[in-house]
Amino acid sequence: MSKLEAKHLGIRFGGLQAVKDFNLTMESGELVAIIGPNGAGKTTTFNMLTGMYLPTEGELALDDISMVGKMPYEINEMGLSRTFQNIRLFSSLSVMENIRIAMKREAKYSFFEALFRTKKYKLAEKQINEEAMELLKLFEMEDVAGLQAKNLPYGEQRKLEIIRALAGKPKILLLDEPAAGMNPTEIEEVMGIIAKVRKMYDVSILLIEHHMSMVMKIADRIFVLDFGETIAEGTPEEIQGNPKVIEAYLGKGGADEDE
Ligand SMILES: Nc1ncnc2c1ncn2[C@@H]1O[C@H](COP(=O)(O)OP(=O)(O)OP(=O)(O)O)[C@@H](O)[C@H]1O
Repeated sequence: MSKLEAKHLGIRFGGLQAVKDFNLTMESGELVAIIGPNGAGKTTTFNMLTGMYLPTEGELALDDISMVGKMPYEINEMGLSRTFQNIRLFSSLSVMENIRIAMKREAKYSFFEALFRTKKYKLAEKQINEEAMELLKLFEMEDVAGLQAKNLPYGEQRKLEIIRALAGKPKILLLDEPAAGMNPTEIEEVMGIIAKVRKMYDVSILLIEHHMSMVMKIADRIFVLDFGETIAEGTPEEIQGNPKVIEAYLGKGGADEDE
């Protein structure tokens, strides 16, 4: 069981209040989506949650331990992993190596054990390989394990990003537009994978996504940001009919038409 909590979280860049009074409590196994028009503050919120930006207001805690002021690697060690809007793989390394690097943190052997290739080292390495392969199978990518990441089709690179974030066994997985630039078939596939990941691993997922059909199908709860403010929060059904949300997306006319 893990709990991510943001209370009155906010950040100001000079005169711009990019995120204001963001409040979230996420319990184990939940899938929560953050949506909103361009520039609404979604990625900035992710950046605060992962220690890339220092909030100027509010509190942030994982399992009641404050995350404010911690470095991104410390927050990662606490159990938060993320993917990025723009793919950030080690492009010249193989698919397998990309996953293994993310798993190394978990490796249970010392430098000297690795140097002398002890039995313990070999066993740990075998386990890492098996776990990496298991993840690749889940994503139906076992056939491309040896390919350089840069030679993967775009959709598979996005999938590899998710595998890499999962490889560190996070408590909370943050996905920043996992379906960006994908075709409808790939979007369906990623949706299925996210649902599977959630079932198979004890992980809560926080998702930024522009594809409404996907968000509406898989999210338990949705937060809608507009100009840094949370203008709505609720189940997909509640959000779909919310006039404020329709207005944020379509302008005042759109909201009126639907009222
Ligand atoms: N480092 C920064 N310095 C100054 N302003 C920033 C910085 N990072 C983000 N912003 C501003 O904060 C606001 C929110 O940006 P953010 O990228 O979080 O939006 P978003 O909702 O993720 O948008 P998109 O859907 O286009 O990715 C924008 O006005 C952006 O220009």
